Amino acid sequence: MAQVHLRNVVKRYGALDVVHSINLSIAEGEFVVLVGPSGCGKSTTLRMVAGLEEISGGEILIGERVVNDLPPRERNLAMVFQNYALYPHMTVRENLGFSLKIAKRPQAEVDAAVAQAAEVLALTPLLDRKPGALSGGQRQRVAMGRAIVRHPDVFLFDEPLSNLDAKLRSQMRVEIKKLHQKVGSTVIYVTHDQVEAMTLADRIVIMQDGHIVQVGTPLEVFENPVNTFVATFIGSPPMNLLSGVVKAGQVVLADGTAIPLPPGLRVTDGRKVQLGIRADNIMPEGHSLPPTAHMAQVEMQVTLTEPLGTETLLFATLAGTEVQAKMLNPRLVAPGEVLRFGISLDKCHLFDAETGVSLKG
Ligand SMILES: Nc1ncnc2c1ncn2[C@@H]1O[C@H](COP(=O)(O)OP(=O)(O)OP(=O)(O)O)[C@@H](O)[C@H]1O
Repeated sequence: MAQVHLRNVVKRYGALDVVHSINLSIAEGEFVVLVGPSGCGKSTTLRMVAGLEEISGGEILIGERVVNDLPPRERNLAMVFQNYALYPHMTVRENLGFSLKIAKRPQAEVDAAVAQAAEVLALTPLLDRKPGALSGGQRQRVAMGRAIVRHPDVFLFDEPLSNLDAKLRSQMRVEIKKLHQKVGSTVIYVTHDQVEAMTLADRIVIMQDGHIVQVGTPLEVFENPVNTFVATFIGSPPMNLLSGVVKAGQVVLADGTAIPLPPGLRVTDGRKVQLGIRADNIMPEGHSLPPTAHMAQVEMQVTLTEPLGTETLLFATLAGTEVQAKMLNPRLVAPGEVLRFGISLDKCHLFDAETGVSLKG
């Protein structure tokens, strides 16, 4: 286990900065997920930690050591990629033990490490099979096993689940979480999938255009997004954003609908804002959670429903903007029906319309 520190780390390709002086400290044993849309620089950041990309500026420390100039094999890391890169002609046992064998470790040590990794990952019955005779999830477990046997200081995962189908992905998420609980290593995990980030991370690092936009626990970034990018990226469905102008303690929308400001916020009249409401906080009256202290009511026409079993997503229109609301006690709602919705103002967010920055401060 080791801490990892990134200090003013820059990556430049020619004149193009793709990672802009980022700073991040990861504690020993922490599971940190780098998440963001395609091209935001998360893989490049991970590859710089791994030593697979040179850094253009700044410092990377693993434990106490500055590793800027160390080759990957001297960093004591293990990396798991989305294409598992198993050796097809070797058995699972040989795949698992390969790196130790190359390092000329005694056979007894290799056998013990392989047996232990196989046990942790439930691979023992498959040790004599070759990768061609394994399912996608089993191959992924072998790839993780290869990383474990080396007892690395830090595990690096680069979108390890993106080749798996949805069901397997959610199973493997649980496996990875259990694995982390068992071995307790420091993990840096890259994904573009916010659900993966939310479910796995001790802390999430949200990246956009080569910058770190927010770092926090899953709940912190969900409950207190610093801007509209994070607000709409984290959480499903994305947070609804309604454009309006502040007037006398209310947000006045394009069609004149006035919704009181979230409690505790003081914003000067005339300021252009976006009111952020998650689907969970705008529900048809009589079909929702008990009301919170500060409620507002709006009427909306439902355009589409999406029944999800225990809840139903309702698509409706408010002041010309599509809004997604939730109904917890499903009943049949016909498209075109006009319903009265309650909004939990305590749970709403407010952002500056131009910068997108949260005004909750
Ligand atoms: N060798 C390269 N030369 C020039 N630009 C590059 C090179 N490698 C990556 N980039 C650019 O750097 C940026 C960051 O790429 P990176 O792969 O880190 O993004 P990412 O967030 O991991 O995206 P994805 O999820 O699509 O892999 C992108 O704009 C990409 O086009």
